[in-house]
Amino acid sequence: MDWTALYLKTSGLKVFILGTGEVATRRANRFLDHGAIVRMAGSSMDDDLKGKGAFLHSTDEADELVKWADLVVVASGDKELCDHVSRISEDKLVNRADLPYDGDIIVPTSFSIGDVEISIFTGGKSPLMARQLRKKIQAIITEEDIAEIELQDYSRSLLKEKLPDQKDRRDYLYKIFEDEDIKELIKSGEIDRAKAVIYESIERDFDDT
Ligand SMILES: C[C@@]1(CC(=O)O)c2cc3[nH]c(cc4nc(cc5[nH]c(cc(n2)[C@H]1CCC(=O)O)[C@@](C)(CC(=O)O)[C@@H]5CCC(=O)O)C(CC(=O)O)=C4CCC(=O)O)c(CCC(=O)O)c3CC(=O)O
Ligand SMILES: NC(=O)C1=CN([C@@H]2O[C@H](COP(=O)(O)OP(=O)(O)OC[C@H]3O[C@@H](n4cnc5c(N)ncnc54)[C@H](O)[C@@H]3O)[C@@H](O)[C@H]2O)C=CC1
Repeated sequence: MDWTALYLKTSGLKVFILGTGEVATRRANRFLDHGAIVRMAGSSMDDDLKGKGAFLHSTDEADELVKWADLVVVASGDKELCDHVSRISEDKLVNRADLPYDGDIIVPTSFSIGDVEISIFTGGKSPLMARQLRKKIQAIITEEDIAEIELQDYSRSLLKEKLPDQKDRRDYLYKIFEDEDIKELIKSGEIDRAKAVIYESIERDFDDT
C-alpha cells in the first residue's frame, strides 16, 4: 500500500470544505470536533455545524478559500468544480472524496475508547466494510482495557522519576500488567485501590533514601 497512517494536528488547522452534502458534513463535524477552523462552500449548512462555529460561503468564493486553507476537502457532487478546486490546491493538503487517490489525505473511520484511538483503512477497497470492522472492534474493547491504560499512565509517570533506565521501566510496567492482584482490582472497578497498590510497590522497590 502506498499510504501510511499518521496523525495530523488539527487544532487551529484551516480547513476548506467544498460541498455541503453528506460527506462534506461528515468531514466538517470531524474536523470541528478536533479543533480545526472550518469554512464550507455550498448551498446550505446544518444548524449543528453553525453551532460548532463552521462558516458557510458561496462556491464563487472557492478560489479565495483555497488560498486561505491549510487543508482542502473536495466533497461536492459538481465534478467540474471539484476538478477546478483540486487543480488550484496543488500546494495544499487535499482530501478528495470523489477521487481519493488524486488527493494526499485519506480520512479513515476512527473511534476512541478512553485515550485510545483506533483507525481502519481498507485501502479504498470497501468503506462499507471499514465501517463494519469499526463496529466489531468497538465491541471487543472493554472497560478493563481502558482502566489498564489509566494504570499504565499512572505507573509510567511514577517510574520515570524512580528508574533512569528505560529497559528497567519497561520490565516493571510488564510486571504491573501481569500482576494478578492488580488484575482483580481492575475487574472489580477499584482503580484508586490499584493505584495505591502500585504506588506502595514502587515506593518499596525503589526507596531512594
Ligand atoms: C477512500 C475514501 C477516501 C476518503 O474519503 O478519504 C473513501 C472513498 C469513497 N467512499 C465511497 C462510498 C462510501 N463511503 C462510506 C462510508 C465511509 N467512507 C469512509 C472513508 C473513505 N471513503 C476513504 C477510504 C476508507 C477505506 O478504504 O477504508 C469512512 C470509512 C470514513 C468517513 O468518511 O468518515 C466512512 C465510514 C464511517 C463509519 O461509519 O465508520 C459508505 C458506507 C455508508 O455510506 O454507509 C459508502 C457506500 C458504500 C461503499 O461504496 O462501500 C465512495 C463512493 C463510491 C461510489 O461512487 O460508488 C468513495 C469514492 C471512491 O471510492 O471512489
Ligand atoms: N469519501 C466518502 O466517504 C464518500 C465519497 N462519496 C463521493 O463524494 C461526493 C459527494 O458525495 P455526498 O456528500 O454523498 O453527496 P451529496 O449528494 O450528499 O452532496 C453533494 C453536494 O454537492 C452539491 N452539488 C453542487 N453541484 C452539484 C452537481 N452539479 N451535481 C451534484 N451535486 C452538486 C450538492 O448541493 C450537495 O451539497 C460524490 O462525488 C461521491 O462519489 C460518496 C460517498 C462517500
